[in-house]
Parts: sequence; structure tokens; C-alpha cells
Amino acid sequence: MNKHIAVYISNKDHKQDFIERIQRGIVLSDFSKPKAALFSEITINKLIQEERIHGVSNVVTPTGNSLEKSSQGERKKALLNHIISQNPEAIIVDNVFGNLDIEAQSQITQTLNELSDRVRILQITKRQDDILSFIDQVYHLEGNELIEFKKEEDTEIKKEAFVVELPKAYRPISERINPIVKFTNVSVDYRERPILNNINWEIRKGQFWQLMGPNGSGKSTILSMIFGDNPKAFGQDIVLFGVKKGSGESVWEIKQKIGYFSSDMLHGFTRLDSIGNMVVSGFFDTIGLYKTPTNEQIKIAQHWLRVLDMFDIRKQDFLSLSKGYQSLVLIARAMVKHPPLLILDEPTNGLDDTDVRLFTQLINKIASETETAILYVSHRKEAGLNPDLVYQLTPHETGSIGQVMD
Ligand SMILES: Nc1ncnc2c1ncn2[C@@H]1O[C@H](COP(=O)(O)OP(=O)(O)OP(=O)(O)O)[C@@H](O)[C@H]1O
Repeated sequence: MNKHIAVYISNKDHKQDFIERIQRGIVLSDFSKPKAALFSEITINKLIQEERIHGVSNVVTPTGNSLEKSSQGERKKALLNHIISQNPEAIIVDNVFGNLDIEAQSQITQTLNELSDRVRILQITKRQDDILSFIDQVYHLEGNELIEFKKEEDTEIKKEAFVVELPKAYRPISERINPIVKFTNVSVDYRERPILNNINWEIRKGQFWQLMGPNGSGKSTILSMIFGDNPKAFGQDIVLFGVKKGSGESVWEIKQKIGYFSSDMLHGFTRLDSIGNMVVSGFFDTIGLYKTPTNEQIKIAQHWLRVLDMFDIRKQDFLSLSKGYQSLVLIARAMVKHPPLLILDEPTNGLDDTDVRLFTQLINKIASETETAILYVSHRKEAGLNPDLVYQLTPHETGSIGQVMD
């Protein structure tokens, strides 16, 4: 009988180091290299790097696109199929459901269930709800040691974490900017493959939206037309902050009005910066501080640090914080300029249960105390996070159509 193991880790544990120790046979040696394959975003990122260097990858995606041009979900499905085709003795499964839509989650659960008859599975997860049903034993980490994990009653006091009121708007959000985003009959295709079909959607001041849709339905494509410089936006009827896209405004001008946070940002920082500098740098849309902030900007940033209860540790290195606390700092960084729109792109991917609770409280506070509209993109319905409106993309052969759900 196979013994399947889960290790329930928190953001305080160094996941990548832990996985490396497993692969080197230092711990859980049945899952060392080359016996066990690694199903993880770490592997996907490595494959994308290789693809950039060599131009090709032997991992085939369902659309035939390169991994880099594939959606997050397509990449994960392709990697799992590739791993299965290699017949490994064991698989390390890291953050199994991250970025996957509900249907893909149930497909992957079924595939792993079937595999579990012949392949040993080691699951690494930060979310208790994600522990797969066939897992025989669950551990958690204490330092480098594995300790048997028993689900305890949730003894944590669920008190409100952020008691300080949020700072008032730095510059009032103009009454005239409404709607903030308006798409009229927007259609997109890539190499003649239709992705979006006649999208009509508007985001109004202060609204809290969730953008949903299965993997590959075009969520990131929509975001890149709002926030990025996707060339597909040109010639389309997209109005951002009252200005038609492509009519002369620069990407920089648009970004000034948008606060953006994606869980991917947590992997991008290498240089050392203090927590305080990180927050105040949000006024300049730079990572780190290159300009001298005004006294007003410093005051607002300090106010946000007090909201996060991090004022006293503002001089500490940002990178010394856990991923969960780093996310909170980056939300404050996105919010200091009090933008009309805050985009949260898969924000809880990779966070642990405790951090998600804090994160949810901060977003709810922003939704109730500011006039900033929130666009939250995720497959996950986080308990306690309640968007007012959902925009649902449903794929069709002629491209995804969009619908407003209440
Ligand atoms: N530059 C590109 N060239 C070709 N195809 C692309 C490109 N960018 C995206 N696509 C394709 O467009 C489709 C929509 O991708 P998009 O990333 O917008 O989906 P998504 O809803 O965000 O998916 P996920 O939830 O998996 O991240 C996918 O099939 C993807 O492969």
C-alpha cells in the first residue's frame, strides 16, 4: 500500500529550501531526485527560462502555444500531463490548486486520485482545505523537523486586525471619472483563435468586482488591456478613466491611476529595501525609492504603516517579512496614491491560511472605507471576501462571452 504524505506549511517556512532538501534526499528521501518529479510553479518557471534560451520546450500545451504564451492553468495542465508521460515513481505536488479553475481542480483531483494507486504522492500545501482526500499522513514543519499535524480547533481569536482608520484620499477621485473602465464590443483573437467575443462591461466608482472564468477564458487578456500595453487593445472601444484607450495617454499615465497587486510580484524582489520605503515608493510606481517624497506623501505612507501595525518595524528589510506580510505591504504600496482602481490578480495564490484571513480583512476595509473600485481576479471564492458583483467569462468557439452575475 502506498503511503501518501502531505506537509502543511506556513509562509514562515522556506518552501523552496524545503523542496530542495527533499530533492537532495536530506529529508523524505523516498521523494528525492530522480525518483520523484516536481509538479510546481517552480518547475514551470524553470521550463519557461529554458524555453527563452532554447526557443522550445518538450512540454506540450493544449493550445500548441509556448509555455510563456499560455495561460497559468494551461501551463499547469501541460506540466502534469508531461510528468505522467515520464512514469515517475513518485510526485511532489506543490500548491496543487493554485491558479486552477473549479473544473481543472476537479480534473486534477481525479487524475491524482487515479495515480495514487501506483505512484507515491507528497503534497506540499499552505491551505488545509486543499489537502487531497487520499493523503494518509499530514505533517507540519517545526524548523527543519517534520512533526505530525493534527487539525486543532481554531483557537485563534478572530479579532479585527486593522483598527486604525484608512487615510483620506490623497487627491480626491474626480466625480467625473465614472465609469472608471468601459469596454464596448471588445473582441480579441490570437493568431485567428478567438479569445474574447463582444465584451461589454463597465466598472463604476467604488464598486467591488470579481472577474471569474475558467483557465484560458481571457481574464489576463482583459487585465492586460486595462493595465498593460497589450497591442490588442488598440482600435478597440475601451475607455479608461474617461479617456479612450489609444488616444494619446501613456501607459504611465494609466498606471498612475491604478493600484496593482499580483501574487507573482512576491517572487520578483531581490534588492533590499525597507518596509517604509516600499510603501512610499507606491507614489512613484517604482520598486524601491529613487525620488524624494514630499512631507504629505511621507505622512500618508506612515499612516498606512500604522494601519498595518508595522510603523515600529518600518526600517526593517521588506524581504525579512513572511510572504503574507509582504502582500499586506504591497497592498498599502498600491493604495498610498489612493487610486480610482485597485487590481488584485490572483492575490491569495501561495498565501497560507492565517495570511489569507489578514489579507481578506484588509481588502474588506479598503472596500468599505475608500472610493477605490476593486477588481479582484481569482478562481477562488475566499471565505469572508465578498465582492458586490461578478463578471463571468464563459468560453465558446467564437471566443468567451461575458455576463454580469449578482
Ligand atoms: N501572446 C499570446 N499569443 C497567443 N496566444 C495567447 C497569448 N496570450 C494569451 N494567449 C491565449 O489566450 C487565451 C486566454 O489567455 P488568458 O491568459 O487571458 O486566460 P486566463 O483566463 O487568464 O487563464 P488562466 O486562469 O489560466 O490564467 C489562452 O488560450 C492563451 O493561451
